[in-house]
Amino acid sequence: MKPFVKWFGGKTETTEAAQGLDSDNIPSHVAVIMDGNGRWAQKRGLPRIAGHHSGMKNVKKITMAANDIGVRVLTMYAFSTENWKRPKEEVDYLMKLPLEFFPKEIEELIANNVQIRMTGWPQDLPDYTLKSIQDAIDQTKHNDGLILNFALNYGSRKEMLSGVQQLVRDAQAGKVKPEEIDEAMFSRYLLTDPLPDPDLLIRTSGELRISNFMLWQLAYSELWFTDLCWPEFTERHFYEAIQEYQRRARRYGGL
Ligand SMILES: Cc1cc(N2CCCCCC2)n2ncc(-c3ccc(F)cc3)c2n1
Repeated sequence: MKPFVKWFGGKTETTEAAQGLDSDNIPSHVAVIMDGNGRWAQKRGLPRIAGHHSGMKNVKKITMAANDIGVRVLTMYAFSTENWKRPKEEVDYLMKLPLEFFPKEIEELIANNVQIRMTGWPQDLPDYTLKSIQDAIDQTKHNDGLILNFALNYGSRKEMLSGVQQLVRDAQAGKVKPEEIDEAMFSRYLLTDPLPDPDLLIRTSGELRISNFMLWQLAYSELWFTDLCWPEFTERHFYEAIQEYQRRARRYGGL
């Protein structure tokens, strides 16, 4: 057990929670289903989009908290393939969030050597959304620190089906023999390639579902749920999830 000694500024709660962590067992890839934004707003008599805006402001905070303890990949589920069914005005608002996020946050992300990545189908996104994201990817592509991976217009079953379709095309073209197909090869046909599978999934707002998110990749991941809505989820809560992950590793580490 190698406790963290780095001082996280004046945030004593955060510092205490981070210092309880074992720096030798930090999850390499943490995935987050950032749920409960609309509910957070409605509980306060605010419009749903106020919850999305508050949720967006929380993304950078948790990214920095993850970066501070050495997480290598942080995947944030921002928009699913099913979210297109939401009211048009809500979808329009959500599609503009990247345009608000980057001007505010890109400087600090670059200063912290963060690399931006997107997992999902870009072709369905509005041009302005895609340009905003592509600009951020281009500006950070030489960074080799934490990978901030936005799952945007992403759905796992669609991802797996499109991987199978490509694999069949490659087999029909003689590029792949059926008997060669194994888990490693199939993983290379998924949108998340070459990222490692998540070690830990965090889901906020009390929902206990996976919701068509990284179904293949989460096969062996620790799942951690909280009733907190995403906008209420702080750095201390993040470190508490990491502490629970480490406690489970210690407990199941033995036979
Ligand atoms: C669609 C959507 C929704 C969105 N929410 C805020 C977070 C809670 C989840 C729902 C709403 N956030 N938050 C950040 C982004 C984003 C996405 C890509 C990118 F490159 C930069 C920022 C975002 N995108």
